[in-house]
Amino acid sequence: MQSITIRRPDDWHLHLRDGAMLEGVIADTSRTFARAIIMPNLVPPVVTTADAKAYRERILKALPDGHRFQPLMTLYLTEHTSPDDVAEGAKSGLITAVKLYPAGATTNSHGGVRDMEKAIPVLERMAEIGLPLCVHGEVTTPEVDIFDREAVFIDTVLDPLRRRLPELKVTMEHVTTSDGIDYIKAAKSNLAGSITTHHLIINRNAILVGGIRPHYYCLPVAKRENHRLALRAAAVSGDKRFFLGTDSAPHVDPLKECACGCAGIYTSINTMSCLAHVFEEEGALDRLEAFASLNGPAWYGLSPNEERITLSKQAEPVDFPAKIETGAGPVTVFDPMFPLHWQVVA
Ligand SMILES: NC(=O)N[C@@H](CC(=O)O)C(=O)O
Ligand SMILES: [Zn+2]
Ligand SMILES: [Zn+2]
Repeated sequence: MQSITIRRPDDWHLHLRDGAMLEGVIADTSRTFARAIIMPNLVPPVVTTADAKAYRERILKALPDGHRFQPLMTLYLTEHTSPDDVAEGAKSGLITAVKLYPAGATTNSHGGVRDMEKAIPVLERMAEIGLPLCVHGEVTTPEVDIFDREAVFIDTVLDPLRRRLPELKVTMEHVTTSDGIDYIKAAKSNLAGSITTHHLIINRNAILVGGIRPHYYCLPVAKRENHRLALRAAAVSGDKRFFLGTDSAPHVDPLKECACGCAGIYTSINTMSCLAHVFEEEGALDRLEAFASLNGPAWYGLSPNEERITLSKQAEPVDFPAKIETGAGPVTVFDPMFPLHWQVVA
């Protein structure tokens, strides 16, 4: 039996939701991951340090007994966000990053930023104090094709912003294109990217071929195969600027399986099994630790976890549930469409 031991991983982009959903999903993360950056797109969103403090307490309360897990909180940037509140949240250690959602770009983003100009005072303060900005990097202009939204965002929003505020640390979240990968690689400093588990595995065919498959729909939407290959190459390269952000985003099945289904894929439960499979396929199992456990903390200025996890490869496929039951309803689990043989065993 083959096995590898790595430092305990962290998830640098996670949706835990709230209430019954939070209670239903948190163990799938806290069982394996030591820390996660918690996305603030609740309804209503987490916009102030006080909101983040209260949300953090709800997360810790939902944590199963015996699980050691640290939620790293973010604030949802609006055109009215107070620079002082952000700075205080950062200083107290409660806030790890601020999240930019262009208005209308994704789930619960209608309160996001329409006019970047209005966000500049906050962003200037963040640059001053070294607080990272996490971006959902897609434009929402109706004229732009949904498959081009990330590339156009880089040219029309991200690059101008980084030229204006070169000291601002930016995480390009859930990179889905070779354009994104190239842009990050070309940057001299202050830019990194998170990559999801599912974008290493699916391309857009998964959503559209043989019938429409809502459980493969997320935002940014999966792109062509050449983009998936670019993401894979970056993830397994060991390059410190790329790290895991699962973007595990649970929605109950009735909200996925309908005429206007929500965007989001639930991968918390089988992410490490999927990643071990991908890294083995790429002949890069020795770099899984960099991607899942080392590069993220280095970027966020934190120490890597001291604890270790072991993954082992077994002959029989590992059984993951097709869906999990939560108090909010059933949530379908990401199906990588190949059998998984790797499993976290300790
Ligand atoms: N990724 C998704 O498809 N959905 C996320 C939002 C996001 O990260 O864009 C969600 O909150 O459901
Ligand atoms: Zn997003
Ligand atoms: Zn997300």
